[in-house]
Amino acid sequence: MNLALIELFIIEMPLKSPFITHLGTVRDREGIIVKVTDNDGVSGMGEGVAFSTPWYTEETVKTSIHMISDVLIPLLKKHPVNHPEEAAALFQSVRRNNMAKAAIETALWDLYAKKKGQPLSKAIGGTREVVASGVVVAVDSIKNALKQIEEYVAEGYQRIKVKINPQQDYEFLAEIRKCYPDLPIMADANSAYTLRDLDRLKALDELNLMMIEQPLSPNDIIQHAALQKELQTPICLDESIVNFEDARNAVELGSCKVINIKVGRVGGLTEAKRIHDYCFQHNIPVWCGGMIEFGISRAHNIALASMPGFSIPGDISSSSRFWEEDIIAPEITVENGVTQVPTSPGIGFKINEKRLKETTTATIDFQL
Ligand SMILES: O=C(O)CCC(=O)C1=CC=C[C@@H](O)[C@@H]1C(=O)O
Ligand SMILES: [Mg+2]
Repeated sequence: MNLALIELFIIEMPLKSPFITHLGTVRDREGIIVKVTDNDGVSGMGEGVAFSTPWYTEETVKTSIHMISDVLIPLLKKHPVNHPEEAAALFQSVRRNNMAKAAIETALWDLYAKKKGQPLSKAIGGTREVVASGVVVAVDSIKNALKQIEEYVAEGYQRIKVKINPQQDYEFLAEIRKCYPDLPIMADANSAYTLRDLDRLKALDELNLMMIEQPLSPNDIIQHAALQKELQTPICLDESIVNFEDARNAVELGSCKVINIKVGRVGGLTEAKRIHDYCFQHNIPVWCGGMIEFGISRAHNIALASMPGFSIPGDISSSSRFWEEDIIAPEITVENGVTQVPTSPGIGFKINEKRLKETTTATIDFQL
C-alpha cells in the first residue's frame, strides 16, 4: 500500500447529554483519529474507539496510543502490506488490543477503497443502499427515558435500545412498553446480571423485547447458553465476542441468537466480515453496535452494516445524537429510520478540518 505517513489526532468532545450505564457515565469522549497517507498523497481515515478508562473493555485511549505507536506502526514499517487483510494478519502476532488494531486497519481499508475508486461498502462486500438505524437511550430515570424516546421516535428511529440493570429493569421497561406497545425495544445489560437473577430476567419475557444484550459476564459463554434455554427473549452478545472464534463458540453452544458486531471490539473490518459471513451462513442475525464514537468510526459502521446479514437496525444514529458538531462533513443523518450508504470512494465522508482542529488535543506523526 506504499505508505508514507501515519498521523494520529487525539480529540476530545463533550457529549450533548450524559450517557449513563450501571458501569459509569460518559460525559466527555476522547478518541483517536488515524490518517494514513501513501506516496501518491491519497489518505485513508480510521478511528480508535477505546474509552478514556477501561470500563467497557481493558483498552483505553492511552493503551491504544502506546500500542499503535510502539507496536503496530513499527510492525507495518518492518512488514509493508499490500492489502488491509494483510495488516489484520500481521497484527495477529499482537495479543488482544483490538481497538488499537482496528484504528489502523480501518484507515487502511478506507485508503484501499479510495485507491480502487470504490465505496468502502462495496470493497467489503456490502449490498445495501441504506442501513436501518436504531438509537440508544442511556439514562437513569423513566422520566428522561420517555422524554428521549419520544424525541427519537419522532425522528424515525426503527428501534430503541435502553440500558438495564437489577435496579432498573422490569418496571422501567414495563412503563416504556405501556407507552409504546408496538415499538421495537431491546435492552442492554452490559453484564449486570448473573444466573442467580434468572427469575428477574425471565420476567422480562412478557415485555416482548427484541433481545437482551449481554446479560451476563463477558466470559460466561456456557452460562449464557444455560440462560438462553430458560428465556423466550433472544440473547444478543456484545462484550463476549472479541473475535471469530468467540462468535463460532457462542453459536455452536447456543449462547445467543443474535450478535452485535463492533468493528473496534473485534479488531477491524476483516474480522468483522469473517464473523458476519459465518453468522450469515448459520442464520444468526447480526447488527452493528456503536461505541459513542465520532463520524469516522460511524462511517465505517455504515459500510459494515451494508452487508446482507445485518438484518436488525444497529446503533447507527446520527452525528447529532451525541455531538453539537461532528468531525466529518457531511454529518451522518437519519431520515425515515435509515441512513444512506455513501456511493463515493472510501468511507464517503470528508474530514471537517475546522472541527478536527478545534477538538484536537495532541497529534503524533510517523514517517514510514
Ligand atoms: O454508539 C452508540 O450509539 C451506542 C453505544 C452503546 O450503546 C454502547 C457503547 C459502549 C458500551 C456500552 O455502553 C454500549 C454497548 O454495550 O453497546
Ligand atoms: Mg452492548
